[in-house]
Amino acid sequence: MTESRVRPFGERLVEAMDAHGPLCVGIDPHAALLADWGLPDDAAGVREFALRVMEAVGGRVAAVKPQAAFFERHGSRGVAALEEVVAAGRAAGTLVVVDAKRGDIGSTMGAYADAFLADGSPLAGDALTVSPYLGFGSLDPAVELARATGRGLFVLCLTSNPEGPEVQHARTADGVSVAAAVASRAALLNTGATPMGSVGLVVGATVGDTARRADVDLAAVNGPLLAPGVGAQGAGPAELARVFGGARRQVLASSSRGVLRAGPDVQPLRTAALRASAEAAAALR
Ligand SMILES: O=c1ccn([C@@H]2O[C@H](COP(=O)(O)O)[C@@H](O)[C@H]2O)c(=O)[nH]1
Repeated sequence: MTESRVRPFGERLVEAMDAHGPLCVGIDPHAALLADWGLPDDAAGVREFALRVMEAVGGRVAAVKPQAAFFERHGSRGVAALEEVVAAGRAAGTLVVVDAKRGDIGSTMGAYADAFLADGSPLAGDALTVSPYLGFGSLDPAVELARATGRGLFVLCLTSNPEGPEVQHARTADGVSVAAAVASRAALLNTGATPMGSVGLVVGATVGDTARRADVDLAAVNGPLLAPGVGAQGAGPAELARVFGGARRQVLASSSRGVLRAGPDVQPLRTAALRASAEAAAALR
């Protein structure tokens, strides 16, 4: 396999968090937010919304996370807007985590990997969210291509929604929780990486003490922990500190609506993002 010439995602993320704080701003152009911003609920509205967020936060936060669903719901022109967001992140030097939560049988996963992780693909940001619930091994094509191109993965582990535990806390035949098994597989892929590996987990900031109850050793993952749920879903600095404890230096806190509701103007958006970033930094110090 050809190894990447760019530095691995884990290394680049640590550098970005050191420079800007541990915040990822979610770009989720909900229909309701488009209306609040005075924009049409179509591909042009989504594009204007997303590029305005990029203008506000590009070069000022560690990462942005466009939620693919809000672009895809507008068809090919919406997907073209997502491509522009990826390009804008690259131009601003801001890491882009494409939140598409892909997961499929291995042969199809290879095609998703080509779309979101291959050099030259217009949808390839710096990292991709993926679902391990067809079996962790089904993600192998994405793991291999991400490694070869210096990109990262965030594997769903303990999600922020209340329905997550019915799957993630279930016990495998070996008696370990599904979430703990996912975390162990990620840890294996990050063995020996410094300052941390490029295979991260998604662990909601809303999950309370469920990491402990599901026996998930977050610090042992030696990779980044993407923590959605900050802001609109109710988590704040206290929850970040409580959920992540000894793994807090690995955390990239993520807030979408909590920041986006400050729009439509660039300056209030920027102020909201910088405030959220400073709060996350204080909680995770
Ligand atoms: O466990 C998860 C995984 C992903 N998400 C995504 O993050 C944002 C959250 O948006 P807010 O407006 O900050 O609530 C959204 O795109 C989700 O799909 C998550 O919330 N939980």
